[in-house]
Amino acid sequence: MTKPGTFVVHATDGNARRGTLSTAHGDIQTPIFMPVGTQGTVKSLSPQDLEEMNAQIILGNTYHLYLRPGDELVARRGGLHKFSNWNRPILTDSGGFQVFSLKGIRKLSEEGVEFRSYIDGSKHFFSPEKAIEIQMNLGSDIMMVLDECVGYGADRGYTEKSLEMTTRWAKRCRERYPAGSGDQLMFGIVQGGFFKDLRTRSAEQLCSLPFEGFAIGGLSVGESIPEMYEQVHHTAPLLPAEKPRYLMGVGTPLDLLEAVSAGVDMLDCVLPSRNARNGTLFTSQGKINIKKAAYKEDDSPLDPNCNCYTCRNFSKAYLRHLYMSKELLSYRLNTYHNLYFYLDLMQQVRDSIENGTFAQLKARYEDAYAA
Ligand SMILES: NCc1cc(CSc2ccccc2)c2nc(N)[nH]c(=O)c2c1
Ligand SMILES: [Zn+2]
Repeated sequence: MTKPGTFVVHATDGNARRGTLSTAHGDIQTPIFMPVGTQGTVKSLSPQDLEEMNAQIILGNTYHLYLRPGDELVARRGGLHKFSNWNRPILTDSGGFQVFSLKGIRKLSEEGVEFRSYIDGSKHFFSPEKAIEIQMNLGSDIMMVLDECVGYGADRGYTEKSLEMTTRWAKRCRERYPAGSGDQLMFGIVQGGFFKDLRTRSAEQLCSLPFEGFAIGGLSVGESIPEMYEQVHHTAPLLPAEKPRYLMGVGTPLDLLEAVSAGVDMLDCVLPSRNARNGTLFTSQGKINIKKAAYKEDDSPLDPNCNCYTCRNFSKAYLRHLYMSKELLSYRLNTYHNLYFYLDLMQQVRDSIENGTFAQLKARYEDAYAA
């Protein structure tokens, strides 16, 4: 088995990279989309479903798993892989973002973040060290440092102070689990809001630390698409070319393609599974909403170019009926298709970088998804 943390770039096409990241639970082919499995499960799908659609890695959530069922309970069951019977790589977020994005009282200090549980209102505290200890208990292959994701519209002064603290927290996280002390990897997270010089400073400070990879945080927080793209194109090239680059919480199919064109290797987003819940489905011809009356007697598959279980076995008419009837199967079949679409898109991206046709692939989807 290749040493966990090894990242090899096999081919490039412009700034897009085709790579392989080795982890203790197997290799990850990049660029890659990572389904979000907040509570140790990608909602409505089984590990078998995910393996069938070639999901190489899934995301878990420190905040949620710490509160329920508890990271120590999971550790006593052999860690999150054994507990959830997912034997491929897992990446976990540090929990800071969830504390800030979920409602409820929380207090931020140099020491860490105090918050109340969304389950029973009990008080809790995450220091950078605690956030890493939880991820060590979960046994995730890639741990994220504790960071502050400042909200959209934060002023320069606040953003500057926040990124300095995020860097100090990153150092504490790395010291809690030093590089090479085990098979778990650790990624730093670049912040700096929408100030290019602060993004540059955050990247410089973090990249001097021995992380196995680097994430771009603090985007997709309410800004316009052009603003997000501008910060991605500014920040990605600042990160070490020989390490994986992860853009957190982004985005639509076009966002994935734009980020890859900027040199990003890894992405995650709740969109495919969240949209499945409201009937918004991604297809090779653009987005469709299955609840539209037009599909009431449409016997055609969701996407004639999709080879997934949903598209091979059910008509739009039936999928619309399930959605209108609020059947559980609706959520499952819609999620299956949306995630399959995202994963298949990234397989096409990997192939296109290998044969130098990434720009053409990107243009094709931009036409299909134009407004
Ligand atoms: N708005 C995008 C976003 C999303 C996430 C969550 S990504 C995620 C979610 C669930 C499981 C694993 C990773 C973030 N996480 C951190 N730590 N910092 C950010 O700036 C940030 C920004
Ligand atoms: Zn499909």
